[in-house]
Amino acid sequence: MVRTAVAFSPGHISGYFRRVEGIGPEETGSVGAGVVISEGVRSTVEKARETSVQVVRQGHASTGSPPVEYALERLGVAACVTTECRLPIGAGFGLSAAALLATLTAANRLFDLDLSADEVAARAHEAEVLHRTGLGDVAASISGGVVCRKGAGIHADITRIYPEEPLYAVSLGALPTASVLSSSGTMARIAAAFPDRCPRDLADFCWLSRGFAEKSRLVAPGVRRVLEACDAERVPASMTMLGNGVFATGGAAEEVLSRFGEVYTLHVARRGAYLIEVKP
Ligand SMILES: Nc1ncnc2c1ncn2[C@@H]1O[C@H](COP(=O)(O)OP(=O)(O)OP(=O)(O)O)[C@@H](O)[C@H]1O
Ligand SMILES: CC(C)(CO)[C@@H](O)C(=O)[O-]
Repeated sequence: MVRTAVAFSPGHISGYFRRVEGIGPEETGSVGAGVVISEGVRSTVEKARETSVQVVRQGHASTGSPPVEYALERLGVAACVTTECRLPIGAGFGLSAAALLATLTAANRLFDLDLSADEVAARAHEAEVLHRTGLGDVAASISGGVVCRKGAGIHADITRIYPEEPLYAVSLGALPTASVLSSSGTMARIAAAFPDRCPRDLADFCWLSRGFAEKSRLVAPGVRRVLEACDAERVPASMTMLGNGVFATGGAAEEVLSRFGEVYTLHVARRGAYLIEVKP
């Protein structure tokens, strides 16, 4: 039987952020706040002659993941990787970071690399920043909670709170992260819109995020319609960064979001990426 290692990483919904430009990838990233969510990416890794990545979602598979392939090459290993997720890709659920953390956590054990959890995270963060697929998602997803990142990178000062109530989300489609992160005009508006305070609870997180989404003018017409429906029912809500989607909390949130598509009920994750098993 072929030896495989399986690991999971939670995803992350970013509510507001500001890019921080460092000298190298280690100090580059973002400050801001988000929620590490119970849904994420499960990655199965097997030794191979050449690296290949299969990305499976809802029974459909696609091939290739530039950040994951890059990170494995930097580790000096070749593997056959299968990632599985339930949430849509490119929709602001931090799945590129989750795919990196889950794959590297599994590869670390499979190839007996003896990297610490910090070293695994550092390599995931480097791949994410270099590919412009995210800035603060890896730092968030190394542990759980509603996260407030006060510095860039995985060693930054990060505070976490653990509310019990669920967060609901709906996706209207993808918004490739790199396209937004590469626009200097958008990044300047984002910097000016940044709310300089951490959230107190989930409703406060939605409220701070909404102010940021409006001021940064990132809200697209489809997202605007969902937010207006939430406003009409006094449901705290904002836009998933960076995706064409909305997250919301509170009693009526699930019903309002269900008018616009499949609603994902998400819980605040209690922990970050972890190894599930090594077989045989
Ligand atoms: N589940 C996954 N498995 C493997 N690679 C992934 C996965 N999700 C994303 N990626 C890689 O990251 C690239 C960019 O993803 P992108 O950053 O747009 O998506 P995301 O991380 O799901 O969303 P966001 O960063 O907006 O939250 C994809 O083209 C793919 O190469
Ligand atoms: C840039 C970003 C919004 C993309 O998901 C996220 O990585 C963040 O908050 O830094």
